[in-house]
Amino acid sequence: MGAMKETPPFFPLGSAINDHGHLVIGGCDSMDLAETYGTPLYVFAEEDIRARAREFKREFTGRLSSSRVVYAGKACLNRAVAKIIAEEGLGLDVVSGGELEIARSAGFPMKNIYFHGNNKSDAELELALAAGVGRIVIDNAWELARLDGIAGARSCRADVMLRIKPGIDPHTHAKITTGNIDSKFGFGLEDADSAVGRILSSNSLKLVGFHYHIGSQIFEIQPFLDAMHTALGFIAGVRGRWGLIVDELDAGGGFAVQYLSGQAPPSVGEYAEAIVSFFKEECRRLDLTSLSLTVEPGRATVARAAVALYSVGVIKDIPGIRRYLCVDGGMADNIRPALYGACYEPYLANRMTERANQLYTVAGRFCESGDILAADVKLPAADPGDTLVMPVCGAYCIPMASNYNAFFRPAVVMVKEGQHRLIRRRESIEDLLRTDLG
Ligand SMILES: Cc1ncc(COP(=O)(O)O)c(C=O)c1O
Ligand SMILES: N[C@@H](CCCC[NH3+])C(=O)O
Repeated sequence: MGAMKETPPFFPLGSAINDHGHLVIGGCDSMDLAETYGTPLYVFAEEDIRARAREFKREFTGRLSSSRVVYAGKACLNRAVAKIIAEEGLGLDVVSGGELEIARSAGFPMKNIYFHGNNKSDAELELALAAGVGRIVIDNAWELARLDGIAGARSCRADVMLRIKPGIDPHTHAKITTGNIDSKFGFGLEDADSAVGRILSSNSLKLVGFHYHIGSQIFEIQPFLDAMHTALGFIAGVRGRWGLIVDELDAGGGFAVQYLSGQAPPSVGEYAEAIVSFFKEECRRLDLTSLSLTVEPGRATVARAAVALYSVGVIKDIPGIRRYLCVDGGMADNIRPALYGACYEPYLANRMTERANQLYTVAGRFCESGDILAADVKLPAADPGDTLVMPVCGAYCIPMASNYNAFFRPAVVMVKEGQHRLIRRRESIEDLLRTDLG
């Protein structure tokens, strides 16, 4: 076999193009994977997840040894991913009892779990306490009162953090902005201050820190610093008002990734350099030098690690207006274009070296006009039976997937060094009928 050609940088690490013009991921020919497992198929490269996890750890702990990297599992959580994250020594942010149980069944150390959520049920709070999660991140006063009661009844003492709203606009999509004052997530600063008093009077809760998360896919560094400035000022205020010095600031996630040619988000190292230097400087200024820093990258840990493979079916030309290329997946496995107007750059996985000179709108097979995966994109002249590949599909695709129109959620495989294994089987009609009681 001749030398492999390179793929664009937003394909999983180690991807290449072989002599047949096929995309190769983790040493596996994507055409063989599509044939073996069928399409739609999500293909994760283990090497990429590990490399990103290590990069985050190196860039943050290398600059501040007490910092922690906690992977936000909402981006993509299954037992295979949870095991990799545990092996790489990252913590895990879970947002439901379901995510907690997936992590637990993968043997994830419970003490490294941060339990988030803006409307946790009593059962979830019970579960978090019983499982012994490391941190419960309290979102609101009602939850605080309930957790206090539940922990009191169990005679345990839980390490908790309070989620605050720094009131910062991170200049990202409105639907993924979370630190603004009218966000449903977290306490306003005044309410957070009252909550501190409430926790200090509790025998069942120990306040170990504060948390904020300002949004996702944030290209600018300044909003991260502005939020940190507000949060550290608040933490210094808490020390003044309550005499309490907390251990930890959890600054959330939100680091942007490259989805398209021409996009250039900061590297993990650039984010880390700016954030850690600012953190150290501010902690010195405010005399908070014992404070540790936590970050919670979700998307940036796994987005690049996976591609979605689809089979091309109908190609529908509306002369002079639009040519649809319809694939066998769509909004039910990737809601992001429909929900956020997210843009992707598809390729033909079986014809990676051919010139992309034809304009298409890639449509899914779901019964919605808005089921468009990518509008007005260039591909080689395509035929039914070709395989379309969407890069950067490792985050917020499979976890947000549905059974709309009673289609089956796709299969997911993990590839590594020429080996492949199914980590989630394709659903079947039995799966759909199992919960339908007639
Ligand atoms: C509390 C919290 N932490 C971390 C994340 C991860 O965000 P991202 O995937 O943008 O890194 C989220 C999701 O937006 C979140 O809500
Ligand atoms: N689901 C969003 C990210 C938001 C994460 C949760 N707060 C996306 O796909 O961009």
